[in-house]
Amino acid sequence: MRIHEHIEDASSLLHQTLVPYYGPDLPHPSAYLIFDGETAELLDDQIARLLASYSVDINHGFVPFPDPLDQLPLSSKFGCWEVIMKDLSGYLHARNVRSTILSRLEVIPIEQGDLLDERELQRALLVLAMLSHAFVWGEQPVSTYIPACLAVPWVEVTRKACRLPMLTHSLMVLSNWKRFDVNKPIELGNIALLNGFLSGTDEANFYLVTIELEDRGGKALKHMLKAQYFAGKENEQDVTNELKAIENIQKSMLNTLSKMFDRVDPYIFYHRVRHFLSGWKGNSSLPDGIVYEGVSETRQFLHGASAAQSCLIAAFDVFFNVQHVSDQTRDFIDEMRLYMPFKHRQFLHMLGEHAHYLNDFVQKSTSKELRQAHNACIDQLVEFRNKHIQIVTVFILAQMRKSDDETSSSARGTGGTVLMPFLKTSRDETKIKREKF
Ligand code: HEM
Repeated sequence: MRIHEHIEDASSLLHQTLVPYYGPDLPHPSAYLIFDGETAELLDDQIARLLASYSVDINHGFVPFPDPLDQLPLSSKFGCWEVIMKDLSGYLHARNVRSTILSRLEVIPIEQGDLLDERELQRALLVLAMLSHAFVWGEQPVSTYIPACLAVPWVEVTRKACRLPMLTHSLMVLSNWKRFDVNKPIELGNIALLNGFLSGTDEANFYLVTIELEDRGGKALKHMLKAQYFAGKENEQDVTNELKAIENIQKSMLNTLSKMFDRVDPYIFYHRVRHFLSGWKGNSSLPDGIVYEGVSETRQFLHGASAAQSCLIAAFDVFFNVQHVSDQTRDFIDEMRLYMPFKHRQFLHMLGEHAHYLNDFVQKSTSKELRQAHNACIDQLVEFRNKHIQIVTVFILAQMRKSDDETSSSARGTGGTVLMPFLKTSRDETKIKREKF
């Protein structure tokens, strides 16, 4: 086991602080207060550079740009992972995924010079996470351990990337698509899923709808920064215009969210898709957590992949100062930040440090138009959460009832929450941000 000696207990990864660190390569949050916004182009250019330093794209938000890598080189030492990935659905259908992984993979040490390219790093994270989740959930009974051939490189790669050894929203959704035509937008009709578990139309569409939503919503980030900037300058008209732009983007996000109903069959989602996203915290199928073999004998507890880990929706909350402070929401929503890419968490922190510019400005403004524009955005965010509650009702609760599954782990989300009280409280915490006239 010498190869593992230098790997510390994976549980130390669970204690990453929520307070971001502004390293020498990242601008301090005050950076954009000194924007010189004399021309719209100059301001956009400065915002684009600021966002890029947090690995956020001005046109695509948290969706990676350039597009994700579709495969690690087969000739590299990691090619063996990709060979299994290529036929993952087949192994899952044949119920031999575990024996395949155990017989074909060895522990591959990750060296300092490995995976220096960001796209390769993200691809390695996705592949190791998917293979591990396939190993755990792909056969019955579920596995209570992840074998060393996956766990050891997985923990090493996640350390390199400052991430948790878990499948997350940012991996399964944001790093898992390709465009048919790279000159056309990232939207349904021009995107395909790189890898699925059991695969098929409904699984692919569940992720692709979310990618379209993330890409559309990502365009709001620059307007958020501009609104804060203009609020700092007490420029009512420009703040109002930015809020109206944000509202329009929110409408298009809602439009995309509704596509879940047309494009994804709730039965297939419930019975064939969500299972693989589950985690090993608050999950009655794995009450004692999981052992990452070769890393630590201590059982680990981690939440599964959930869009609650979306930095985009978190950014809307942070920007409008929506506080998830109740017992039903606080801990889970705070914890979800740990599952986001590190730089994106730092971005949220930066956005939050400036949230008071907009919110104080709106509160003290006497402009009806400004306050209406602000409330229209809050209404959109509430609508988003209402639509999302409808989705959860159809895709989870109704399926649960039909399957007579009420007492099983399905009463909870893949992230482990008790569903309805959590989602409704989150919606109500948004509603109260409406300004009164
Ligand atoms: C079929 C589609 C979807 C289903 C069944 C679904 C289900 C769930 C569930 C069960 C939760 C509770 C947390 C957990 O335990 O995981 C949740 C939370 C959440 N979901 Fe979804 N979700 C869907 C699509 C989306 C999409 C497309 C987004 C947007 C990117 C999204 C954003 C969120 C957010 C932000 C939360 C945290 C609660 C909140 O902020 O109000 N979900 N979702």
